[in-house]
Amino acid sequence: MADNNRIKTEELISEESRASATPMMEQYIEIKAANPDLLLFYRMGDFYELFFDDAVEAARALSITLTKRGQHLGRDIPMCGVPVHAADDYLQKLIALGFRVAVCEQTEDPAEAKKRGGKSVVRRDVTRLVTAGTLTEEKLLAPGESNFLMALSRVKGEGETAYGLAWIDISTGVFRLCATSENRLAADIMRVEPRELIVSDALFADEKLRPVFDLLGRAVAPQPSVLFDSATAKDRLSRFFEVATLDGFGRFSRPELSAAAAAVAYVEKTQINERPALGIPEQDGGSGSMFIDPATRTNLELIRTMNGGRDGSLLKAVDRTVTSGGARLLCERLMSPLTAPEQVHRRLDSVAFFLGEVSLSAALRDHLKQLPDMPRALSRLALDRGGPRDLGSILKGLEAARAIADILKPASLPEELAAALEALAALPEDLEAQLAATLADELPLLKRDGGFVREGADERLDDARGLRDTSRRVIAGLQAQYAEETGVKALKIKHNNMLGYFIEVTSGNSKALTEGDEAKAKFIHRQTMANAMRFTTAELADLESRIANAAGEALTIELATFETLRQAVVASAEQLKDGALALSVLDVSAGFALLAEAEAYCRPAVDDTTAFEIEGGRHPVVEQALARQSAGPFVANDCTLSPESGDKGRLWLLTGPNMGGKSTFLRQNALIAILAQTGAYVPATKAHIGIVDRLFSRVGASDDLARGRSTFMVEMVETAAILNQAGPRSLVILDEIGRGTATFDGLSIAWAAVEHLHDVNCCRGLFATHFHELTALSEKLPRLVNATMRVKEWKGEVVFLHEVGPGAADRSYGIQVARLAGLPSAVVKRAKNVLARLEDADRKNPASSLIDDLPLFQASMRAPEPEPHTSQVETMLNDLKPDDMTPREALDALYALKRKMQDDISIED
Ligand SMILES: Nc1ncnc2c1ncn2[C@@H]1O[C@H](COP(=O)(O)OP(=O)(O)OP(=O)(O)O)[C@@H](O)[C@H]1O
Repeated sequence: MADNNRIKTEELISEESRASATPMMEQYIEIKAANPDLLLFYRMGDFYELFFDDAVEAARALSITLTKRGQHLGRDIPMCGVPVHAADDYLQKLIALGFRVAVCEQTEDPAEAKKRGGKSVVRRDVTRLVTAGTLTEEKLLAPGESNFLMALSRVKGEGETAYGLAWIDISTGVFRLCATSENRLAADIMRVEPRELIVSDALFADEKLRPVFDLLGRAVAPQPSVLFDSATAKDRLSRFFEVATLDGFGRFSRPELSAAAAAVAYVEKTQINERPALGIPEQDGGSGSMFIDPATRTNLELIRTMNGGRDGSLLKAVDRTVTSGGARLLCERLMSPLTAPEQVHRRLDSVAFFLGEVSLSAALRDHLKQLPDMPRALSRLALDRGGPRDLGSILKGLEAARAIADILKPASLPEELAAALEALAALPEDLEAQLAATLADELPLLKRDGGFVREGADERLDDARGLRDTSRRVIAGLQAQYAEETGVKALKIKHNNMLGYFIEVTSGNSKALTEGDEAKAKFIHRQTMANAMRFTTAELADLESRIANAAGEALTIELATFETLRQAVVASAEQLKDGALALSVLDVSAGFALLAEAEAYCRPAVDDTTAFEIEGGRHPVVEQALARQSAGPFVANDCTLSPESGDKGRLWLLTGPNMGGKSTFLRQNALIAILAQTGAYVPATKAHIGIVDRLFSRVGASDDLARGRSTFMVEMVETAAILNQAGPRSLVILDEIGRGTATFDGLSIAWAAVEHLHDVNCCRGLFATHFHELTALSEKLPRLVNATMRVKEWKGEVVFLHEVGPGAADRSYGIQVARLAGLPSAVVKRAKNVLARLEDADRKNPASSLIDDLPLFQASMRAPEPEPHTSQVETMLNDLKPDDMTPREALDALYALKRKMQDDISIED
């Protein structure tokens, strides 16, 4: 179908299009007009069908066949469809690709529609919107990952413009908000990693914020500005939480309220009539967590590597949790390390407790392993999307929680764990008893067919089931009886959905049932098949209706029981959520203890100073990778950036060969700071860390061609952000600044950056470089310390020791590394030759001599003074002796001078 001839959504929903639509098309257009930006899954029998542009886009995205179905406005209607039973898989794919889907169901029985007249269309309505940030289905969610919908709002006051963020995970009920500023915006958003970010249309159009939105790509969903109206925000929230005032929740700023109300409005919009069990909004002090800008987060591979996978990330290396809730909490904590020492201590005390209680910890983890994902089950139940297994999950969770509380009760617990125990003790015992008494041992996924209420739980249900089962047994008996009576041994009683129960005999045997008065009176013919005939009897029909009635009654009772249990669970939502969070806290703390024990981590001393003292530090990811590959031990290294006096920390200038371990060392110190402030033990023998309020890193090279930035440009943008923002409490990690450009340009930039970090930012920092000339700076900058990765040369081979020591490297061993990497030997040989010549030339005319003296280096940056210069015209003029010339000679000389002038001008041009 030609693209330009297709009916686009705007045309489809126009007046003209509606006027010429068939009744069904009219219904479709109306629903599409209400959801123009979403793909419309339009239910038709056992399929969700997509039409027009939706069909074209979905067919391409899902690699399914695009067909046509009739015409509209004289043009073909493109169509594709997915079967209802497999819809989740397709939805998953579409959501992952950034689509949003409106699911439109038939809301009445087709028979009802028929009653209204031959041409009546079955009523349909959108029952939910499926968007990346509002998922609840187990299949569509990753178990150990949160699934946040975030709203961003901006309120322009008289003075400064203020921003607010609110984020909700409807699959767990978590609801948080924080105030933020333009500078922190990207960092605060990426700390949460929302799956979907909603912003007002106006904000979305603001070019200043474009780079922030670009970070999230298709996850940004612009919404009508009314959703963000701060004047009605309080009312909307009060209505949602059914409270008269929000005062009990805390004090929120206007932008926070506006974002929170928008998030709630969007949730209501996507869930249509169902109200999710959201927790009350909690302030999440953005300013109370370490500021880590998005580039640093990516560079340090905190929760995923540059390739997007979990393997190789910090999270993967330190995750010893055994529950989905624990994994989510760990991820959240790593993304937002704390900046208040007392809060860090609280968490560290929990880890210390489990380290000292090995058998208690093992018993706890055994119980935790059995724990289902309670918050997600709860959320599905609250949205009336849950099944019997979700009720079962709540029951199992309650049982595990009680067993865990019993283990913890006798112990003398630190503050955080004592609070967790309190939350477990507050879990509703009566709900547990009610669920245990009612639910069967084996539970079906869907409530639809019943079979989930245990025997003995409800007398009426047992009676109905008894009747149903007895009737089934009677039918089995009837088969034998009829076979006997008719003498047809092969007579069978079967069941199908069309006929219900029926008697079947082969055509050859049919006479026994059709001939003779008695037989004729008893066996009523129903159907003739190719090789068989089917009959029924009054007795069979009666039994069948008794079975149907009993089964119907049993199902009604079961569904009512389900609803009662569901209501009971939802009524206890708050306690259940608190209990689930408490279990996650236990899981994370016990996991950290296990990690510390297994990997020999130590408890860091964290305080309000600007100290940074690591003894025997290791890189958590590289260390485990080396161990897995049995590739020798990781070499531990110290790092001291503590100030000698005052607040200004030290800067290390790290030189060393390629492959020497510079990047590893830089990153490991940043990761140790993050782990410490997350409240975990750290891979070191000793660590003292004064709170790092902002962490910046510029490591590794990557380009961002999508945004039109070269590798060097990205490097400079990131460096600029660091030099503009780092303060005395910051930790800065810079790896090979300036390597992406010409040597002198790069060296100059690196030089100036070190000076700026030292004099202006005054932060603690590590600066790795191959510009060995920079080491001269330590003589001028008192807080700059030279350090180097040590290597040994042995029989012309370079041996990397991976040890950091004081001093400066004399060379980079780049050619040796290139040879190890398998560069052709001819190239290596030639490179050695070239290097020798370059070094020789440098000795004779050393570029570094410019740098030996700092003021000289600066002078070298100035343009050279112009040489005194005498032009040829001037020389000619000087040579002229007018007194000795005839008038003719004077005139010739004048012409000659003019000519010379002309020549000089054209040469200079
Ligand atoms: N402390 C260490 N102990 C053992 N092995 C290490 C250590 N540090 C680094 N390595 C190993 O050396 C490899 C190279 O380290 P790294 O990338 O940090 O070097 P580099 O000096 O930054 O190199 P380049 O200058 O080429 O970027 C790592 O992949 C790791 O396997």
